[in-house]
Amino acid sequence: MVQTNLWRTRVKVCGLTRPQDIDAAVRAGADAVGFVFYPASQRMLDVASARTLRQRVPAFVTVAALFVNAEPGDIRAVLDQVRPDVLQFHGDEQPRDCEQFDHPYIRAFRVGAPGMDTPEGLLAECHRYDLACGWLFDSYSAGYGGSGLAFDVDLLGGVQRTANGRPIILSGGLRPQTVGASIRAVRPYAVDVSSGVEDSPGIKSADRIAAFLEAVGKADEQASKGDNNN
Ligand SMILES: O=C(O)c1ccccc1N[C@@H]1O[C@H](COP(=O)(O)O)[C@@H](O)[C@H]1O
Repeated sequence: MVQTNLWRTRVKVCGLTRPQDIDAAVRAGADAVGFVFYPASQRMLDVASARTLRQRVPAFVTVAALFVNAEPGDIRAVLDQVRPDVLQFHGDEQPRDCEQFDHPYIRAFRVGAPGMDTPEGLLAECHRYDLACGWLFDSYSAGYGGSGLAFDVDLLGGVQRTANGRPIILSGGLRPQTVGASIRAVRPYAVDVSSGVEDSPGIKSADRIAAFLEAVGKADEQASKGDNNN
């Protein structure tokens, strides 16, 4: 019997601020879109704008709301008014901070930060968030993310071996030209991109988004061929 591996890497496009960028992401085939609620970010949305943008997102496309050390009341306001499918935490939130909303959440890890600069340290930190519905790996940079910087994926070795089916989301400086190699190296559940598909912070490029999705599709096709030849 011929066995065919038809694995498809999911794609999230984050930091959307304009209706036309949502349309471009959906048209290109994105599985998820992200709204940033971090005041220091150039992609920051207020609740009213996010609520309007959310109405543009069609069924079966997931909406993520991204926070960095936000007040619980502010997160509740977003949950009530924007109705994101999933929360995404990029700050110093502890497990109880992420779990208090009883809502699915993704935990972001800043690979290379003190304590997360070895495979063992990173792995220990990840398993503190065993209730997360996804572990996202971003680079350690001066801010809390969205820097456009990549990290050394070799640090993910232990995580891949013990994730036990938990979705691994690769992020940090991905772009259309590099995402294929990153997928081949890590074989993640999903990739998350922001800077790599922008003309300037918060202003997405429809062409770059389409090129990114195309590159992901090609990488999946190549990976399937490799798997089916083994
Ligand atoms: O997008 C932001 O401004 C942002 C701010 C604070 C934390 C995370 C942020 N974005 C997320 O960072 C990663 C990597 O983004 P990039 O592709 O390197 O720009 C991604 O998950 C964004 O959603």
